[in-house]
Amino acid sequence: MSRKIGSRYTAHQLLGRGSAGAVWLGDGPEGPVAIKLLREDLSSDQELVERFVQERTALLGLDHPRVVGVRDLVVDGNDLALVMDLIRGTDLRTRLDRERRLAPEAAVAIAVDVADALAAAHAAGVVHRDVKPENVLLDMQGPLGPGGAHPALLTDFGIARLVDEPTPIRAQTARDRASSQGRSPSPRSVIGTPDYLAPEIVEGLPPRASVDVYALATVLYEMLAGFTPFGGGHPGAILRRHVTETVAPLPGIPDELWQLLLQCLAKAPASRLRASELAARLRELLPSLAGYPPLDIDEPDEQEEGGEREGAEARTPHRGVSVPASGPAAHTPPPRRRGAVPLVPGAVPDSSRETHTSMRVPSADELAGGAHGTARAPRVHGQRRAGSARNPAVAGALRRRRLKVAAVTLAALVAVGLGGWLVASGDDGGDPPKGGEHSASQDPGTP
Ligand SMILES: Nc1ncnc2c1ncn2[C@@H]1O[C@H](COP(=O)(O)OP(=O)(O)OP(=O)(O)O)[C@@H](O)[C@H]1O
Repeated sequence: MSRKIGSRYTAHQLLGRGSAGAVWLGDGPEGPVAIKLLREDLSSDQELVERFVQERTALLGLDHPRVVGVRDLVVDGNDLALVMDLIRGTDLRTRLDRERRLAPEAAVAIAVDVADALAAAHAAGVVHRDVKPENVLLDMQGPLGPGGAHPALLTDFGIARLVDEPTPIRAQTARDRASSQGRSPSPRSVIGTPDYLAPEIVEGLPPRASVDVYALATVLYEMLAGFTPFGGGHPGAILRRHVTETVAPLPGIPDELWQLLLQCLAKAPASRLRASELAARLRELLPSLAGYPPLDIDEPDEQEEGGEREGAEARTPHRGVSVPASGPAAHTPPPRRRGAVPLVPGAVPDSSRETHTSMRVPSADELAGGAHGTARAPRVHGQRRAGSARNPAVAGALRRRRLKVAAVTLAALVAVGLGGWLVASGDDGGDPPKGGEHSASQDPGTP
């Protein structure tokens, strides 16, 4: 069953869901389109509506082959819909869930496309702020590029805002508010997805174009490695790692590519390349990556929060051991859940991909889990690390040192405004969102 959206568009079939609503295959006067329909229960939220409108506004000046074009914005009764170019294909998250790791040539080809899109957005004064695999669409009808990669397009500028625009209330830091009101810091909200958030955002600085470059470098790392450099565990722990940990090297990665990644994952925004520079440097690298196989590495051990492992040490990837393609050893672990902060204050995300969660103050245990971490040499599968906390002789000393570091780090983080991580709704319990309560029907009659 189809449903009219405004006077010009019709929604036919659900394509996917995000935190703000669902995307539908539809058509309009000029042919097939993708229609992003805001969830009805949220359309009365003034801030969300503004953000939704901003998605289109931010893209008005953006006409680039690597940016998903926004064609129209429909406001009709309770319906608020964004009409976009229809991309026939899939998103990068789905491809990574399926293939886990891409060959360097294909990964870099995708990153070049996204870097081109970002360069265009940044030139137009727009910072995306939510670069992640879910927001990279792969056009399966487009011509195959290097490494057999389909053209990649960047979408979902829903939280983009103009560079140097005054910080909106929801993004104000505790420090901002405290200094303006003479009070001690209180919790603040953050917009974005923890795995891809640049350290300066965690520290409460206004997001500039360099946050997108950091996020894209994180996506490129993930395409190569099969996991993000600082992901895993509680969202608060992920945020802490962005600020305090050094990215662990990827065994077998071509050196020039690694140097580029390192530069774009630099903690200092000014040290990163610009998107246009990154696109050019990656493009230069492409010919040398032809025929290079996907990296043969295993995901680092999941960090045991407050447990026996040291932060980045526990997250150091190691070379995989070859296993037969069948039998129990060939079991592929389920994709790791990635926490995302709902884009909408008070929203109960309905993503069927479980990409949303809430954020709260990192506990002392979480901070003790590696706040001082630095990357260590990669280890061969099964090899025990020198000084590993598995060695009981050093475990006690490590625990004591972690507690001391935790106390110092907690004080430092509070001082820079990381004193509170709450969802915009103010939930501090860290309870998983109850997605079912507001989930949209697959029938476009009630999207
Ligand atoms: N222009 C488009 N053409 C085709 N499919 C699209 C288009 N835009 C989005 N989709 C599909 O709809 C899904 C949901 O998109 P949406 O932007 O709402 O959510 P998300 O990016 O996955 O999550 P969130 O917005 O919460 O960060 C996408 O993953 C993609 O599969």
